[in-house]
Amino acid sequence: MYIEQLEKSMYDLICETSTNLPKDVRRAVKAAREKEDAGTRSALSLDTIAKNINMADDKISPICQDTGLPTFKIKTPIGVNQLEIKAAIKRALVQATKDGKLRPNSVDSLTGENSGDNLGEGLPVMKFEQWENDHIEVRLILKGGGCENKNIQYSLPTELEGLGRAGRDLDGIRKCILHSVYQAQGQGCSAGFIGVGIGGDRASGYDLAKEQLFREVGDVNPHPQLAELESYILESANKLGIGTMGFGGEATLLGCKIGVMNRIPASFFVSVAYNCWAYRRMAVNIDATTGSVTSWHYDEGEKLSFFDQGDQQEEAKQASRTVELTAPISEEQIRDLKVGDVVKISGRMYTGRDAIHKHLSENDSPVDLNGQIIYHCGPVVLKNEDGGYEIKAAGPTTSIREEPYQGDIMKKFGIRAVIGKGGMGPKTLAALEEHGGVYLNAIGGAAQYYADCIKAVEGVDLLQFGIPEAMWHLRVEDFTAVVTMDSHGNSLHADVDKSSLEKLSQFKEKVFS
Ligand SMILES: O=C(O)C[C@H](O)C(=O)O
Ligand code: SF4
Repeated sequence: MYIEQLEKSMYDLICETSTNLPKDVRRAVKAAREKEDAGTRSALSLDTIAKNINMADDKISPICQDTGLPTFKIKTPIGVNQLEIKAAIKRALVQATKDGKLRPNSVDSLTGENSGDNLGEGLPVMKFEQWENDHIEVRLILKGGGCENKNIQYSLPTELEGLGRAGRDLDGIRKCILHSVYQAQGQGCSAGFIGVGIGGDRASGYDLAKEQLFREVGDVNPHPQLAELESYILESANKLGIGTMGFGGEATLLGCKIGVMNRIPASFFVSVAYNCWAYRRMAVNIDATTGSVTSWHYDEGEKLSFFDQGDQQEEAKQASRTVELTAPISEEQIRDLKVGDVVKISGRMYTGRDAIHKHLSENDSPVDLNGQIIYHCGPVVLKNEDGGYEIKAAGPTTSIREEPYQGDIMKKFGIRAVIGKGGMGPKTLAALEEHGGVYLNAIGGAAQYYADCIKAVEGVDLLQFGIPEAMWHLRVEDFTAVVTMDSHGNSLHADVDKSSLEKLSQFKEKVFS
């Protein structure tokens, strides 16, 4: 009985974490919305994010399609069998994956094979500690790959672009943390949260940084100097003008939590763990004799839902030109698009991410891509009883990973538009100009919002790469994205990067001594 109940409790914890954004994070997202002027691109993105949070909750479906690398931190009374807990967690993960609450996210690092059930060498991460209490505490964080890729570790002293020398002192630490927010731009789905670890070695420093992500967004650091640094960073980082999804704006950072540990004399690390707005972490207390949940953490205060987003969205839409597109798209249609235009797509698009881009660079395409749209997306997909497929979550993935391939592939196959998030670099921008292509930015993490626009799965190729990496043929209706790189050499991402670097340099002078 204990074992079955424990497995159910773990299943509930996983589903809740993946589908229901914690109350403290909802409050932070609401505060961000209040900062942005209605009608701006950042306000529009936050409206979509708010809508997505509601949809995930209502449908009990993943907030973001990237359900991350599941990391469990477990505290047990002395004498509790930890092996039983491990086994229960694994069974619950397999079930949650089958039910579409998690994307199959465990990939063999050498062969690229997806295990399909979220298990595999080293996964999930489970860390145990004993304590004197008589209940079990299980904490879970589902941290996605895009924000994980924006983590950064500094070794002091160092030189930082925009900020100059960062020495081995509190002021050097301050500079590193500000720089970490600048370098993330919108790619980790800003507005984000950071956990910082000062000291330790490379491994324990990152561990400490990630541990900070379990703190309540609204708590105050008991260490007065760190409390001061946390509020300084929160205020200053929001002056960088990066904004939601890197579109420019007032809300860039929603939380900063800093921990400290000792170091050894030769090393001085500042480790920063960046978490997207889809900040999915939850925890439960469990009765050690029955295995049932006795309480949920992060439960303080009101649970906000975002019912009023409709009006703001209308205002935002009116502020930009909206263009409707259906593939195949002509070069003329593409040349007409400019940065800032809103595009509404109906008809066919194809998903393609890391494995597809590598494959297309070396092979023919399984479908005719002339005039077509590629969506950088690794969806959560379930197979129906009739053998068809159903998309359960489908937001964009970080596009910059495809930078080495994108331009060549667009030219080779005649692709006219790519949809992703976070923008792409100079090589792609040059190819867009030369060939007549456009980059469309969708809202990262808004997996339910976009899944709703996908009306049918009309085919799939290269499924051997695993569900997230396959080429899905999608029929969409009113799929909305913003032109952030056009065929005239304009890139909103390059502009925001440049202006935020200028703004970063206002923080060059010493603040803490
Ligand atoms: O893997 C994904 O679907 C998205 C990823 O989390 C990303 O932010 O790029
Ligand atoms: S797509 Fe964005 S919201 Fe989703 S896990 Fe990646 S960084 Fe987070």
